Amino acid sequence: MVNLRHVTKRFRAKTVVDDLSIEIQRGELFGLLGPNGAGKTTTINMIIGGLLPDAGTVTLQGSGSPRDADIKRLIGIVPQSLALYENLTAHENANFFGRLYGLHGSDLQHNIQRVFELVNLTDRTKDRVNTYSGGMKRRLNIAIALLHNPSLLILDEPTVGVDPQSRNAIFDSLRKLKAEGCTILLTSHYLEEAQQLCDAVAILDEGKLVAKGTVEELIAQHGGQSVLTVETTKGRSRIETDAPVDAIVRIHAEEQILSLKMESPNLEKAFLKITGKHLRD
Ligand SMILES: Nc1ncnc2c1ncn2[C@@H]1O[C@H](COP(=O)(O)OP(=O)(O)OP(=O)(O)O)[C@@H](O)[C@H]1O
Repeated sequence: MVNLRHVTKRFRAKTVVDDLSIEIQRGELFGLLGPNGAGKTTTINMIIGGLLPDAGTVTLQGSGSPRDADIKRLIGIVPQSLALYENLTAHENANFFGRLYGLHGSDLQHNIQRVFELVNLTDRTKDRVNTYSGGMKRRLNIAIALLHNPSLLILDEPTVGVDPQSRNAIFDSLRKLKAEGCTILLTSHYLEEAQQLCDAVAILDEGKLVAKGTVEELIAQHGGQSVLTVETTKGRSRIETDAPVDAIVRIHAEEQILSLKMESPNLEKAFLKITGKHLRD
């Protein structure tokens, strides 16, 4: 669905995206991960045709260019900054933006109803946006990006500044969309979220691709071992193992377990192993 081959972008002397090659399959939920300044937004801007690469190619739907009108119509974009009219109701916003997409009449009203249901805002459509929480505004922004029924949805840091309830609602919406066959690309610097949500990820650091693959592959290859912290009548111990259940059974046979904590291999650990630093560094 999306193909980047050896893409490089420079701003003056600074290389912000450096020889990046990634492929996003149709129907996949793909995470572009990395710390602030890694080049995620710049990459997205090249995928949607807002910026041209200095080198390399970006193609969508086979050989389509992001600058083609037919290709643009396939994409829904949820930018980091919210684009909403605060003094209008959610429904009025959807009407306005829907018309910008060329939708009218019953088609528009049908789509508005569908997207509000998808983001779980149906009961608040008559309220002005300035009465919404940050998380609800983000959900409304997602709804608006979906009005024209895009087959590729791109979201830039969709859960930044969002309350846990809206965050879960956003996750549910994205999972529903994926089940309907929509391809989804999101950027994030929350590895735990990406692990829960994404099929595959690419990790960028200072413009360079440092890892890519399915979440399972990256965790299996780089996520380390499970860490058990066990307290028994004989004392406390920390065990690193690939077979935590076997270890627990063994200890249980010999000693009385008073408390047990298990940390499984995860994307956070994989990132640390690959880059040598925590994501927020
Ligand atoms: N128009 C521009 N002109 C000059 N430098 C820019 C421009 N846009 C981005 N940059 C720089 O490019 C680098 C990558 O920025 P980008 O926004 O792509 O990163 P990011 O991974 O999306 O980070 P964030 O999560 O903070 O948005 C940063 O150092 C940024 O300052």
